[in-house]
Amino acid sequence: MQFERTRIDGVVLIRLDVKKDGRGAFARTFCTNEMAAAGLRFVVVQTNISRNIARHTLRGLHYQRAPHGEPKIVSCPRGRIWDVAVDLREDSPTYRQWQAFELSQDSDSAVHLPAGVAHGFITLEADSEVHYLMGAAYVPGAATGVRWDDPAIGIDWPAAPAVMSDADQGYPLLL
Ligand SMILES: Cc1cn([C@H]2C[C@H](O)[C@@H](COP(=O)(O)OP(=O)(O)O[C@H]3O[C@H](C)C(=O)[C@H](O)[C@H]3O)O2)c(=O)[nH]c1=O
Repeated sequence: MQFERTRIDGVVLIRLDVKKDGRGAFARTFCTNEMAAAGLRFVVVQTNISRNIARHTLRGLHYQRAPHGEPKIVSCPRGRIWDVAVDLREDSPTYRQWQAFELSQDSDSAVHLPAGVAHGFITLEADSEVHYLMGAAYVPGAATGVRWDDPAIGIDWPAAPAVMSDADQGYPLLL
């Protein structure tokens, strides 16, 4: 696995080492030791799957309030998504900055997001699935979010959302 750091501390693109042969391919998708060697201590607490029927389904931007911040590793085993991380750590030099990655069944990659970074995505194909390794437990009372179209963040989405939850459309704007 290769770990590519980005301009947002803790947001790391993970590239898989894919072993191909006549049968197809094999890749290690998570390794505690390789993560630790890259300075990323990650303990898988929960894993989630998100199935999205329509193209241009937008989910997010979500995070859990401290002390329930949730590191996560996101991948797209089916279809294709435009995946976004937004730094909401007020003491971070990249506070309110965003970074996006195209993840797909063919990208052989995943994205690590640390606690304090909000996450969202828009699907670029129908029937796209998103897989999560979660470094903290889901705490419904701590789950919250920021608006996908908040001008204070200014995400340059590749498409307008066709499908969103009412909750995602109702988050308050950052002051
Ligand atoms: C996150 C979560 C949700 N749920 C229940 C709550 C609802 O009854 C249902 C759907 O939840 P929600 O609408 O929050 O699902 P998403 O909009 O896909 O939320 C996720 O999508 C964004 C992009 C993320 O990064 C988070 O992982 C997560 O917030 O699953 C659970 O039971 N456990 C969980 O860990």
